[in-house]
Amino acid sequence: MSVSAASYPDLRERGVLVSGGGSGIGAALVEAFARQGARVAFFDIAEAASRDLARRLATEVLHSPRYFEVDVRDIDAYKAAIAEALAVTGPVKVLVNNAARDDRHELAELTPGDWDESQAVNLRHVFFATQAVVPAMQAAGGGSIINFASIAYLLNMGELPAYATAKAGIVGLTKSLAGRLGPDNIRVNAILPGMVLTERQLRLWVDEAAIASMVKQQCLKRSLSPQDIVGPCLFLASEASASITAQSIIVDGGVL
Ligand SMILES: NC(=O)c1ccc[n+]([C@@H]2O[C@H](COP(=O)([O-])OP(=O)(O)OC[C@H]3O[C@@H](n4cnc5c(N)ncnc54)[C@H](O)[C@@H]3O)[C@@H](O)[C@H]2O)c1
Repeated sequence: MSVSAASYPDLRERGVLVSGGGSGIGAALVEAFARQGARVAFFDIAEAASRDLARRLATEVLHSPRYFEVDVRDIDAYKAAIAEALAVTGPVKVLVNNAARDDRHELAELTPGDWDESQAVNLRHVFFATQAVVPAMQAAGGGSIINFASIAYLLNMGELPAYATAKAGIVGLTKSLAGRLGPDNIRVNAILPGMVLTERQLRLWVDEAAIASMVKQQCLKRSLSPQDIVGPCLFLASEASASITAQSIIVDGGVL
């Protein structure tokens, strides 16, 4: 099933930053914002996929998305890349904190190093990217920050203790930042996707039986694709949601 995304004229020419924009949901977001006429910069370690995406879109959109190769676990490097991106996109009013890695861990085998690594790839960068972007949003008169959490932390998924903790943390962080940044007209919301069939999910974790089991739990009897996340994210980025902040929006086809 194809999912159409609404058109938001206020996103045209808007500076938009997306972490993890090289593949999966992030790539769908980069493309969708670019097709709205936004000036998009995205950050990823997946160089080949990211360069392919930027190249493919270059001839099709008003402003070619700009790719910055950076590991979001390296906060200094990430902040430097954000500063560079701000210089090329102009005033930034949208930040999408999407990069993550949903590694599985056995309870008995998870080390302190694994734990810290999971928080670094799934949670820590969300705060520091926000810290780096807020002055630009203040100067621009406001903005919208969209943090990617997950329904995983609400589902008793025993194989994901570190990832689930990070994703629960994103919901708390979203509330805290929304309170702190509301007076600056900066909105902060979270999206909690359900099972979305990205290339990585299909390659590593999800088979026909898992898809059937999830669809059975959903109200909507079809699986979700990255396109299902695009509409809610564009809505939260645009002024159409001008009074919505501090919220966590579940996009899971009706599991929870
Ligand atoms: N797909 C799902 O079913 C699902 C479900 C719930 C939540 N989510 C969340 O949605 C978001 C997008 O998920 P997805 O399924 O598209 O993931 P994905 O793995 O398909 O894509 C994630 C992107 O982030 C990049 N990335 C990973 N580590 C990085 C790092 N250290 N530095 C820079 N970039 C890095 C990857 O290269 C990749 O391009 C994530 O926050 C994820 O936790 C996804």
